[in-house]
Amino acid sequence: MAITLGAIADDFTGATDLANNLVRGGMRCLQVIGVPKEDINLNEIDAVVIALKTRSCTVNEAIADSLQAAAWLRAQGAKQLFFKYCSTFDSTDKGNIGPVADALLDELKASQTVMVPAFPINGRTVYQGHLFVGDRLLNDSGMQHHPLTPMKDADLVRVLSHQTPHKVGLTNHTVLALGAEATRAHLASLEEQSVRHVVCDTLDEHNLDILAEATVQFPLVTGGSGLGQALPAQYRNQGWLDSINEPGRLQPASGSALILSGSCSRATLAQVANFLERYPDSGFALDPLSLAKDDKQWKQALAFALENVSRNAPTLIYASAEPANVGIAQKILGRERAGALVEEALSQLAIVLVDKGVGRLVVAGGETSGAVTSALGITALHIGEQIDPGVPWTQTALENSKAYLSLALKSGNFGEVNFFTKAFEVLP
Ligand SMILES: Nc1ncnc2c1ncn2[C@@H]1O[C@H](COP(=O)(O)OP(=O)(O)OP(=O)(O)O)[C@@H](O)[C@H]1O
Ligand SMILES: O=C(O)[C@@H](O)C(=O)CO
Repeated sequence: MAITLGAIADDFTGATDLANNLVRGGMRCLQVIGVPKEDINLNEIDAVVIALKTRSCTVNEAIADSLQAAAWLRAQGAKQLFFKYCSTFDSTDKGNIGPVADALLDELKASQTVMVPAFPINGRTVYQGHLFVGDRLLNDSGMQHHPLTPMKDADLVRVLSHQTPHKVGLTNHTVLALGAEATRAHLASLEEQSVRHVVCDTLDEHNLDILAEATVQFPLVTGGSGLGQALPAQYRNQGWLDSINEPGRLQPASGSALILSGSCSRATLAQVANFLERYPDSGFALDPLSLAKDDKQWKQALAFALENVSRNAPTLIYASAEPANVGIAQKILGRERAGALVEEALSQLAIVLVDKGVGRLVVAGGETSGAVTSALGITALHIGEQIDPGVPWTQTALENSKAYLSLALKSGNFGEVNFFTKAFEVLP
């Protein structure tokens, strides 16, 4: 059976975020990790989200992986493609948002797409093309210190203009206030002026509904998961979906609980602090400088985690650190090596600990989640209970065993301050 929506997400937490909102919009959604190599059963599936790790890789790799994903999704009959990136527009002057959007437009022989990163329920809004996180401009929100994609400019038209040779325009809130028809007409007039990428203001969820209605016929839309929650109703209006589906039930969770955090975002730092305040003896800090020396610290972390989980105690292994400390590690090791050391250490811990019976795993950070999920060889995730907006529990069948792994992939800046304890409370 043909799917309605095919989505390409540039990181793994972003993929679960979008899949979660599509499910909440009433679609039956499967998340797959990378482009499937074998046939998968898409019976009773309306949307597939392919999770890639293309946010921080080279532009050429990001384009190649995204085009491969697009080809697969189109072969499954997807009526619309959705390029999902971060609600904080995480990217650099080189890309990868602009170049990937351009490549997808070329592939689809389409001349325009919209850029809708907003996710109002999580405080991401766009006003006059400027991205806000809560009441702060993006460049003053903590994102200016991001270890891999520091965001130092909130003006998305300007940011994107550095990433594409094509014209970038704006559809602002005054146009949206006139409704979907006027918005569609405005987009069409920009298209006549060869504006290929249109950054869209979004003040609230009503604006997302207008944008979804105005763009439902676009071959490609791009943005955050907010637009994903608004689109399913439009697919139903088009007759592409005939029912509203309830989120599916996951198998009961089992096995011990573990949190791995490689996110240095503000929200994660507060969540780590909150967890450690509650369970002062249950956290182990990794430091990239020690990891670079030898495997002593990694072995200590493993021993700590094994001992803790065997007592069923809550366990957090984290490299999350304040910007100043991240800066020191990056200065000495280089940004990429520091990140890779942490990702490798957490991934190797996940492999051993899942093998030893961890069945409920929270991973914080998009890159970190990508590394851990890939290392565990996970290929598909079913979406379950939402912990906080943008972060659901997911579940996968473990290979070579009858057990299921419950997995929550938390975007760096998502989740309430008590997320690491709340996560296990909402898990059935
Ligand atoms: N102490 C540290 N020093 C240097 N780099 C670190 C440190 N701790 C983590 N990192 C690296 O920082 C990067 C954090 O990116 P990641 O995407 O995992 O988190 P995030 O940006 O907060 O999440 P998201 O992308 O979901 O917003 C990872 O590559 C991680 O390995
Ligand atoms: O859109 C977001 O903010 C998240 O889904 C994400 O992509 C963070 O990595």
